Amino acid sequence: METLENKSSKKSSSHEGYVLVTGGAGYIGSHTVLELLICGYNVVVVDNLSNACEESLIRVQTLAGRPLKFYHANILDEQTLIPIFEKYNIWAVLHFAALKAVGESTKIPLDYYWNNVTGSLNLFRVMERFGAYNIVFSSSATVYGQPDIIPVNEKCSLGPVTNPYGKTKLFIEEAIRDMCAANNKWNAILLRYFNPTGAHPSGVIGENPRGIPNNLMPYVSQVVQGRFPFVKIFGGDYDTVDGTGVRDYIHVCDLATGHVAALRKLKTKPGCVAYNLGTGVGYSVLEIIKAMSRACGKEIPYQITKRRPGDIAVVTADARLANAELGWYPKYGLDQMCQDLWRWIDSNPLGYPESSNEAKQILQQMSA
Ligand SMILES: NC(=O)c1ccc[n+]([C@@H]2O[C@H](COP(=O)([O-])OP(=O)(O)OC[C@H]3O[C@@H](n4cnc5c(N)ncnc54)[C@H](O)[C@@H]3O)[C@@H](O)[C@H]2O)c1
Ligand SMILES: O=c1ccn([C@@H]2O[C@H](COP(=O)(O)OP(=O)(O)O[C@H]3O[C@H](CO)[C@@H](O)[C@H](O)[C@H]3O)[C@@H](O)[C@H]2O)c(=O)[nH]1
Repeated sequence: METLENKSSKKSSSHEGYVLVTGGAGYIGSHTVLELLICGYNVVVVDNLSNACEESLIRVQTLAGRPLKFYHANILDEQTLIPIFEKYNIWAVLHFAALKAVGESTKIPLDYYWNNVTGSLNLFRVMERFGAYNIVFSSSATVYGQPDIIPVNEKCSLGPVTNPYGKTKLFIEEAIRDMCAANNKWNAILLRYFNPTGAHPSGVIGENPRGIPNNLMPYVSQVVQGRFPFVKIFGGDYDTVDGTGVRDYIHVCDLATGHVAALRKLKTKPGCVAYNLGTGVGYSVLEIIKAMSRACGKEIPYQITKRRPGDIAVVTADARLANAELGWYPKYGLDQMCQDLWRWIDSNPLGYPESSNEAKQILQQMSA
């Protein structure tokens, strides 16, 4: 089989230096790495594969037709990060690596604080040591807590956040703001994602299912696949279009282009700036179920149950700042999000396969 190293001669980089992507084998990271490769960036991925597998990166390489570098490493381990910074001229870091399950974070908060906060601080210290002062951080709409204004904008007050996962996002944002205030060499873009969904239109990469999903779209997908009998709708008595909760769903490929736009912005040395990445359009749970049903051509059973503690009626983004300052506009609508999600799960019903020996060999070449 032709490896990507062989294919690499066909397309080359148009950018100096490397972008380090932590958590780049994961859902949003892998889509972003693909976009970076397509845009000509040189990419080094660090991922401990705690919630991902190598196969996503192998597929990303194939789709891009360009190689990436991969290190199976933990951001908590300074001694592993240092040689990577020594070897590559890293000018910016896209920092996705984190544990991300809200419910789980309430059960094992220490693991969440350790992995997400300590891991980030460790990474930032290594970045500082090597003069790599540009970072794009994967933040979340969760930092707004219960927003006072909808659609929520970046000037809205932050917190209070009620779960440990969300607090890690807020704490890391605060650490980055303090670092930038203390040293103007630092430039940071905090991207607050709203509700990421969908998959690459090829159906070749997507979100790898693990355990029982907490989030709506992965749960709906598993109902379509017959793993659960029906969708439990958490609350039918909100003050919304049909009584069910409304959120701002955004295609993962639009998030990916948002990161490339953020990298471009970093070149202008903006200091520390936060941007919402959302479409500004909200859809209810029932609208989501109907759209997914249209995409897969199947009825999706549901039952309305009681509200989930901590949920609010409506969360949508005011993303005009990202539109104006990053020149970023999402291009995918709800139907395309559902069609792409369905294409991915229909062609990969069990997610990514276990890595074959051949895949492991390709991976070894990636870190050579
Ligand atoms: N998916 C969402 O709904 C959502 C919403 C808002 C923000 N975010 C944030 O976006 C980022 C990416 O989310 P995702 O959905 O792609 O999650 P994901 O779990 O698919 O990706 C995270 C990746 O980080 C890796 N990782 C975790 N801890 C690590 C460590 N200590 N060292 C190295 N690698 C490590 C995991 O193996 C995984 O590949 C996360 O920071 C998440 O908190 C996600
Ligand atoms: O089985 C389910 C799951 C969800 N919902 C509803 O669907 C909507 C969306 O829920 P979910 O997919 O869990 O997203 P959010 O509650 O908006 O939270 C996600 O999106 C936020 C914004 O990015 C992040 O901060 C959170 O960490 C992440 O879990 C809400 O109205 C839920 O009540 C259901 O009715 N049934």
